[in-house]
Amino acid sequence: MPEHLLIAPSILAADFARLADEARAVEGAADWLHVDVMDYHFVPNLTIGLPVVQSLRKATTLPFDCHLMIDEPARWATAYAEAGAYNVTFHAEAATDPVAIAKDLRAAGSRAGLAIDRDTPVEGYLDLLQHFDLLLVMTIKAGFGGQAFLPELLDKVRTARRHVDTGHLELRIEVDGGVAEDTIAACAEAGADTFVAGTAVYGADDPAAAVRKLRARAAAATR
Ligand SMILES: O=C(CO)[C@H](O)[C@H](O)COP(=O)(O)O
Repeated sequence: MPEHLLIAPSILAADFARLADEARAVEGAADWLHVDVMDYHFVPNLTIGLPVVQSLRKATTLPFDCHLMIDEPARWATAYAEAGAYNVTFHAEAATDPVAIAKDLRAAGSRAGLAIDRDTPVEGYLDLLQHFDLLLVMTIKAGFGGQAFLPELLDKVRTARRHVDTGHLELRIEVDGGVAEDTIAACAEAGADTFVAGTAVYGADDPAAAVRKLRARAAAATR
């Protein structure tokens, strides 16, 4: 288990008219900024794309954790790395050759993440994890923030954690969807070490304080 628990507020829940301010509001408290890119094809929602990521990159010191919920990740993923993303995660369901994309991302200067959506079993991807820096296990159906957390999906986190620890892989396990003060402990106990939270952070009066509370809950659960 990596020593550090990382909290990544999702700007999907932020005020899109004030993205730069919203990003800065969690500087000093959060580890990464989670940036949800949706194309209205892979998921039935449309958010932001490369131009916004390029502009926002200049507005905050937080490392970007770009989550591509898009078709054809092979065509677009490296552009996010070149735009300065620290980590670029794409969906296994949308990729024909995930390992090739991971290699391209690393060559372009970012870390490579593989995401699996609600209905995708993890077992078929365990052997690929050695080529990745992060596995994102969705704890909702990808596409919209504010959904209820699905605790049964933590079985995938447990399976991945066993595989990572047994194989001594250097891989973060991230959860995304419905992560909040009352659900983050279960995620950490299952083996997640990286936590995306949208509503729980940007729906709070003090987003930075909300991040600190989430971190404390996750840390307490892993002691
Ligand atoms: O990937 C996502 C949706 O597909 C979001 O990152 C996720 O939903 C975060 O929002 P919340 O914490 O409100 O559930």
